[in-house]
Amino acid sequence: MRVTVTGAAGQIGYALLFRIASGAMLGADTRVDLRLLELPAAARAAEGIAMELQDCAFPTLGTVDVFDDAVPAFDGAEIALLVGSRPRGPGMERRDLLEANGGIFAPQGRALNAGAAADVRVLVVGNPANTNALIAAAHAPDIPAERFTAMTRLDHNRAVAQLAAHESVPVHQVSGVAIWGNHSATQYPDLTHTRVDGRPLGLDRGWYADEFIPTVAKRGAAIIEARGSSSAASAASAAIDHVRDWVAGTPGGEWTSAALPSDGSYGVPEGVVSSFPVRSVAGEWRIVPGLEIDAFSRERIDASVAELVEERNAVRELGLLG
Ligand SMILES: NC(=O)C1=CN([C@@H]2O[C@H](COP(=O)(O)OP(=O)(O)OC[C@H]3O[C@@H](n4cnc5c(N)ncnc54)[C@H](O)[C@@H]3O)[C@@H](O)[C@H]2O)C=CC1
Ligand SMILES: O=C([O-])CC(=O)C(=O)O
Repeated sequence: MRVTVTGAAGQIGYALLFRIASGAMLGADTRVDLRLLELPAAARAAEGIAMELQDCAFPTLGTVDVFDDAVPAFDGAEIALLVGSRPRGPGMERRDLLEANGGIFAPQGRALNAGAAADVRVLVVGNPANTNALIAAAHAPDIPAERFTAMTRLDHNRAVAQLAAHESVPVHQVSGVAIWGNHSATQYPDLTHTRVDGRPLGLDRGWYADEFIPTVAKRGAAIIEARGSSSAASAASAAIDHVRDWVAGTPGGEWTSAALPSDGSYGVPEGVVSSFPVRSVAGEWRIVPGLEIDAFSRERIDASVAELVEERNAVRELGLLG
């Protein structure tokens, strides 16, 4: 399979590429041809990573090519991991950030439209991930919008791990966790449908509202504070999980979380790229239907979706949705 990774020379790229090449994402029987896209200034560093990939002699790795132009980089891509983005700089307003990223994700959407495989799967990791995915999809009219997704799997994995630690159970006993909304501090990590070892969780509402939700929602900032730079290996691992499940299916009828263009489910306006509880069936993400949403959950989902709608309005005003 042909896999294009943007931002290949960045921190997530360095944690991600070796796992893709080793078969962790697409399995031990799938040969992977990697196409690394970087800015011209970082293309040399990407060449160095290509050398290291070769030196691993992974049996699953085919070719590795480095590009500083999106059009050839996405040619024939079956999977596109859009990691490279413009980080917020000093004094930069949210609007400046959206505009700068529009300058990256609009041309990448056009390049995907021009040359990617008809059934390409796109995962946007680079922040603001949900809205970057919306921009890329808007510039790829020939690719169905649902092929554009954004990553909330890291938030999902953080939520599972926090709950498992709180309940003193192994992570594999936790099911039915959901992330709703934006990959931002407004996200809603939902435990109201969660089961532990197959039994409904007796939810401690005080801990849930006062500790669990803020810990998960602010985990990215806590990592930056502790490590001096943002999550990289855990983000790469979540990207591997997202694509693996999308291609191979979510195991055992379980759900996970991913941000997808809304079909209007759960009152999320159609087209907004929002996180939902999802299953992957026959190679496609499907929003888990029919969940009961209590008043507490409703308020939090609505707040995060309102932020996404604001972001959509802002990029529309900037002319970034075409
Ligand atoms: N969705 C999520 O859960 C998470 C998202 N992130 C986001 O992922 C992004 C990448 O993070 P890091 O790897 O730590 O950043 P980084 O700054 O280490 O690397 C980013 C790389 O992207 C490259 N790049 C920038 N513009 C590009 C373009 N137009 N085409 C190709 N490459 C380009 C840069 O040259 C750089 O090498 C950031 O936006 C970060 O906020 C990080 C963690 C979790
Ligand atoms: O907060 C950041 O910049 C990185 C990020 O998205 C996360 O760790 O969830």
